[in-house]
Amino acid sequence: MAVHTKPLKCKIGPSILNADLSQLYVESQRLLDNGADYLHLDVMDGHFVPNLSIGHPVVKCLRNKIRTAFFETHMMVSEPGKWVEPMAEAGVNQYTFHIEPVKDVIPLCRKVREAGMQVGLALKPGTGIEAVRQYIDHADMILIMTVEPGFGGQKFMGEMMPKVQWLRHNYPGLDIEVDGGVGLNTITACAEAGANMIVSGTAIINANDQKAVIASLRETVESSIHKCNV
Ligand SMILES: O=C(CO)[C@H](O)[C@H](O)COP(=O)(O)O
Ligand SMILES: [Fe+2]
Repeated sequence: MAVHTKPLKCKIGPSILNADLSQLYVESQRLLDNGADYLHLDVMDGHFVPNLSIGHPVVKCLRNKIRTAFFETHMMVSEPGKWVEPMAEAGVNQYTFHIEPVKDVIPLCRKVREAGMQVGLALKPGTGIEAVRQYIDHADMILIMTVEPGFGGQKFMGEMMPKVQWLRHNYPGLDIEVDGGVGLNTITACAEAGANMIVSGTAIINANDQKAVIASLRETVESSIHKCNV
């Protein structure tokens, strides 16, 4: 059971999906050097989403080069239960899986914890918040997708913000992540709704000044957290 009572912290986790994956280590280290708090590693199986990306062998190679950074894997796969041990063994810190294809979510949360990883539960845009309510106490973080999962560089869906607002209102200490189309033009909506974990792919990867973009995303989120605390 997770107790969501820690003070809220803003964390920026760039997605490496649209980076030059032939230079995965260099690109990842650059993001960390430019202020990223963690790396958001998108894993796709070509079945749950119509795209393929990386799997645990690649994550393991990256972990061998980057020893200490926090790795989150965003599991866009039809059988998330199948990859818990390989991802734990690869050095993943947080295993975020979609609840849509999973029949028994609570045992899978336990399995992830027992493997030594934190639990993230992800919702596609079409999945209502009521689908996750019963599992929140078993998770460390809820991910509200702000695009249809599968591809980077898509348009942010502002209509997902009521889900974030509902979560923040009912769970003031919960880590809430947004992912998809998040950048300088959309961060205010995310921050005001209550998201504190920010995944941003193309907006950071394509930036001329990654450090400035990461700092600006952080400033917007931290100022919203501060307003809530005063
Ligand atoms: O999960 C994802 C896509 O399914 C990616 O994390 C997301 O799209 C990030 O990229 P961008 O910021 O470019 O949208
Ligand atoms: Fe993602």
